[in-house]
Amino acid sequence: MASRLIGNLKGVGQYDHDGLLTQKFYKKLKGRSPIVGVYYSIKPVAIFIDINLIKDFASFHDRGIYYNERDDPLSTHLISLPGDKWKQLPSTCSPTFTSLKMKTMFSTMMEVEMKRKLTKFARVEKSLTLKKVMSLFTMDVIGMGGCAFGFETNSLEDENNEFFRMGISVFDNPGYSTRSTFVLQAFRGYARKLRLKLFRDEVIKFYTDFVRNTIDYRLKNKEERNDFMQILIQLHTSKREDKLSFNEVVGQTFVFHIAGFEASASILQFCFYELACNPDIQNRLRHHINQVLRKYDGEVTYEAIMDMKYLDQIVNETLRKNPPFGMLSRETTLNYKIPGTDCILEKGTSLHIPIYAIHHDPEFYPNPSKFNPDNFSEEAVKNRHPIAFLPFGAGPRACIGVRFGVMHVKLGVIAGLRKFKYTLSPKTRQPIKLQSKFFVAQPEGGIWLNIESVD
Ligand code: HEM
Repeated sequence: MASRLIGNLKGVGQYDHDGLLTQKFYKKLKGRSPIVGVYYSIKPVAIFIDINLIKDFASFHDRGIYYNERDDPLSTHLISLPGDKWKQLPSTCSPTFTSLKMKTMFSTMMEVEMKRKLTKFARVEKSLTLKKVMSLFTMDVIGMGGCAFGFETNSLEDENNEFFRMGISVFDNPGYSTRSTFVLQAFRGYARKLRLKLFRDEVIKFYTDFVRNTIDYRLKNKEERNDFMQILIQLHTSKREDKLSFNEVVGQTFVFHIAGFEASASILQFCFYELACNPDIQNRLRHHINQVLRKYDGEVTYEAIMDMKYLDQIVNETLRKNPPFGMLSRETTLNYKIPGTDCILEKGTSLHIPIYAIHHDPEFYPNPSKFNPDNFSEEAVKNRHPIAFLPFGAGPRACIGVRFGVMHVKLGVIAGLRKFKYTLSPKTRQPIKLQSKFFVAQPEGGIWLNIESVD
């Protein structure tokens, strides 16, 4: 039953993660209706139940996310931008993730740093909360020279550096709860008129200053680097009519920084949790990693990581069982007739794809609450509906950083597992409950593991 004020958002931001909310509708309606209509406040939203509709969903370009370029440049990023502005960006950003570039990015350097940090935990504290260590690690990889911004954050060494502090605060101390963000989205026009910002002033100032200083420095010193920042500077200083405004450069810088570390840190902590709960799988994976690395003289290279098939299965199964995002959002840009019905979704209708629910549907994954890497054997993948695995979205607006993100996570697993063994600490609350106030999946109370060195 929908409430007049918050529609069907009861529980969101209070008890339920958005993935679990959409799962409730999915479970109720599966097999009975291709979609379900719910209310977010007074705004109608359609949740797709029939997985076959998702291929059409690829043609709905916009997400209908709130942004306010004038007052909050951080909100004006690739994820929120609609239509033509969006079309200009992905192809220009993609050179950041070529295979050649990734080969140079994944050095043993990061692995060594991570090992040093974990050794301290294994020797002194004997247990650790994973989220922080993984966030420090992923922050360093995304900032690394030649990758996105061309600076080294050294977060693993210095947890107080400003990039780490600001980046993490976006998630730990968001401007709005999940539920308020949904309501803001429902009333975008009014919110813009009221000049509401999505992010806190301190965070906006930090990223705006960083971009201004970087652009000024590079232009003044005629310094050109082979990184994502350089691509944005070129788009900003070009003579093209559709060149990026300064605020749009700030928005893209922000989203690459944020998207690059929080989702990866979430996957890593769930991966180590699953490995701690399944010691046989943990041992098998460690053995596999060491066996492959022996072929590459112990060097953690791009090619060595690509050769680790069992690691690939483990990462995919982690993404299946614990997707960082519980659902995808789109908005119809034209009237859309639902195939096989008389139902028309009017232009401007919000749509959600329930990723979490699909990943936990026994039709696609038998015994879905079991961590089972065999779900990603070649055979199992071949026999499954191709759209039943959506951690990076689908269609033209799927994640632009997917290859980088996956490599990033694999590097973290290798660094964390080669020389260390994990068991579950009693401090981890069981069963895992996802925090309701965050979009990116985070377990309540964090995940605590005991760590010891292995020879
Ligand atoms: C490793 C973990 C990651 C996960 C699970 C993830 C997941 C997602 C998902 C679910 C979407 C929405 C896709 C859709 O609506 O169909 C998305 C979009 C996006 N992601 Fe990621 N992502 C990850 C890493 C990254 C990284 C490392 C970057 C960049 C450095 C990145 C940049 C983006 C951008 C810019 C978009 C918007 C694309 C567009 O609208 O055209 N992501 N991501």
